[in-house]
Amino acid sequence: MATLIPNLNTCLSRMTSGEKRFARRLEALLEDAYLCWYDVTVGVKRRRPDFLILNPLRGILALEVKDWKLSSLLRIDPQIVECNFNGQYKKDVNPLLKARDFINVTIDMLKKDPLLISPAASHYAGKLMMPYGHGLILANITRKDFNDARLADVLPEHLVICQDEMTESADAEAFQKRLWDMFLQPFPCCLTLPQIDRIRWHLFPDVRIECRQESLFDAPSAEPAAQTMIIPDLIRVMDVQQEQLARSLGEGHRVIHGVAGSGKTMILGYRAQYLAKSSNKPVLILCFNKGLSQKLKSWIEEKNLAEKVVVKTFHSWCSEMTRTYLLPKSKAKTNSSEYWEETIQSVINGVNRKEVPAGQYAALLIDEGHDFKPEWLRLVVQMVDPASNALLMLYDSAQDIYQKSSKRQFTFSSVGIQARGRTTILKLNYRNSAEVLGVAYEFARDLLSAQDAEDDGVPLVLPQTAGRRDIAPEFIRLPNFNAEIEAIMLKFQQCQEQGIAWHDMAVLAYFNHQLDSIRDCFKKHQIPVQSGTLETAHGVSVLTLHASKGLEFPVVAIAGLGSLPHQKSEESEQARVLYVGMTRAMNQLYLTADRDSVFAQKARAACEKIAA
Ligand SMILES: Nc1ncnc2c1ncn2[C@@H]1O[C@H](COP(=O)(O)OP(=O)(O)OP(=O)(O)O)[C@@H](O)[C@H]1O
Repeated sequence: MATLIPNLNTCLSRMTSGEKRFARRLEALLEDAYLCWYDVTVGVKRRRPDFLILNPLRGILALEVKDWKLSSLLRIDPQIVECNFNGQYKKDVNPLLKARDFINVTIDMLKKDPLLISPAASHYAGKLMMPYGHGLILANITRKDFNDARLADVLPEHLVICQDEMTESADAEAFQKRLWDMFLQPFPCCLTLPQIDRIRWHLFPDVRIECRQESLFDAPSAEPAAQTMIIPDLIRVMDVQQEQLARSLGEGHRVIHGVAGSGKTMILGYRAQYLAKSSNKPVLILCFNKGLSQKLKSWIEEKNLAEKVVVKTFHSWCSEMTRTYLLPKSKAKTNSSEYWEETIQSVINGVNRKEVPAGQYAALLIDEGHDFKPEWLRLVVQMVDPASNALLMLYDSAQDIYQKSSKRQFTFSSVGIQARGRTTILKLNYRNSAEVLGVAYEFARDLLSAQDAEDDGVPLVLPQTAGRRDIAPEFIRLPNFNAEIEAIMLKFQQCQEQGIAWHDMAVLAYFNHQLDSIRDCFKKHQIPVQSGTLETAHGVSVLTLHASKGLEFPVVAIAGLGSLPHQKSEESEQARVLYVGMTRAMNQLYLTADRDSVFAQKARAACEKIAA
């Protein structure tokens, strides 16, 4: 079955009946290797063909679909069509001409990429690596009527698929042959996956991924000026599953269960951008962690979306609700747990008494949803405008480091999230090198046993590496904590000499007091350190493991493993926190300890196993 992007259910409402029928045939009659896009914007000029079909062994086709009936056609020539459609006179460009123009412009764009041109030694030297073509689907005109009306005089018959050639009982081979006949100059091709990604990178600026978190989700600008941009050798695009998901989010509630580094936040960014353009009311992004909220906020500002998209931590949102709607304030010490419990309860009461209006936001996007208590979710779900009912929840139960016990038996429907049949699982980890992910997984192996769940429940998904290789993480045992910091500084200085910027490095530790020693020591050695949690400045980030959630850095060191696990909280919870910390490292990970604690031993064993 071909992959249709967006998926059929999410685009049915905007399709004509002919497009629906044709899309169903594509899905049913083409094999898995076919990728078929419906009505997506292509290239920097943002054109929108009805369908675009890519097959690694055949090439690329642009198709227009028309629901004309023969009786509605008034005049047609190679340039112009005049018809009566639904009782209205319409004059338009001949759709075949439109499809041809589109494919020519698209092919010119692809040909600018030397990596998509057949090599000099090849029989097809200098040509684009794949054939291309264009065609027209006449969903309501049979081949007989087409011939009788002599439409072939203006619409070459091999470029047209007629109504009776796309019925439910159509023969798959005959249907495919009709498509293949549309290619201008067919020749054998065999596109590799990286080549397909490259083609998608050119076709769809919306699914490009830039490096590092300053530009976290990003499609670079799709302005016409970008036409002159330099084409990089190494490109990054969403994978097909991510792209299909991002384009298919549609209306209603949606849950994405994704392993660490699988692109959940990136998809949230894509979605926020889309919603900001299409909604009148503001869009609300909520998360738990301050660092993540700052990272998302600065990205939203960079994209000039701040007027439409509000980013808050759950707690700061509650504070804002209390202030705005003059709700009773907690008298407990500010920021104490009692203070927050009372503040949150005050907002819940305010909503129940209708002092805080429900449905304030066109859409609600929750990042790291596993950090939310059920009652928080129950509260915020009410803030979505029922007219759009757009809610997106991103979840990874392996990273659930808070309130675990209170969430046993958790189901989404119990908090008002209607996610049945609307959940997706992302298993591929893109952030970490295979070595970093290997160590993180080995370390937390006991906690991470895959668990299925009903559609409405919470599965535990095991991460799979996307395959990028880098140096193996290193475990370093030292006599005391100061020596650990010295060793980390030395590693970081070496990284900096190799060209890695200070702000691409982070030191993480479990306890706040450990951070103070680290900062002091770094400053004493003139290594710049960031004061806040986000890389607005240019120094090394020094963060607690908890605060690192949702962030990422090319180089990460985790200090103080010798003092873990400690007595004050559950060992499994601390192991999860460490798993979260390790999965922040994109390329290099250093783990240090001054004692052979349980975690130090586990970390050493994990590093040795992966290095072997
Ligand atoms: N298809 C892809 N190809 C290359 N890089 C990707 C792809 N998808 C995501 N990434 C990169 O992987 C990294 C992790 O993405 P992101 O932060 O969205 O993951 P996440 O699922 O939110 O992670 P976490 O839950 O651990 O915070 C980012 O640097 C992102 O650019």
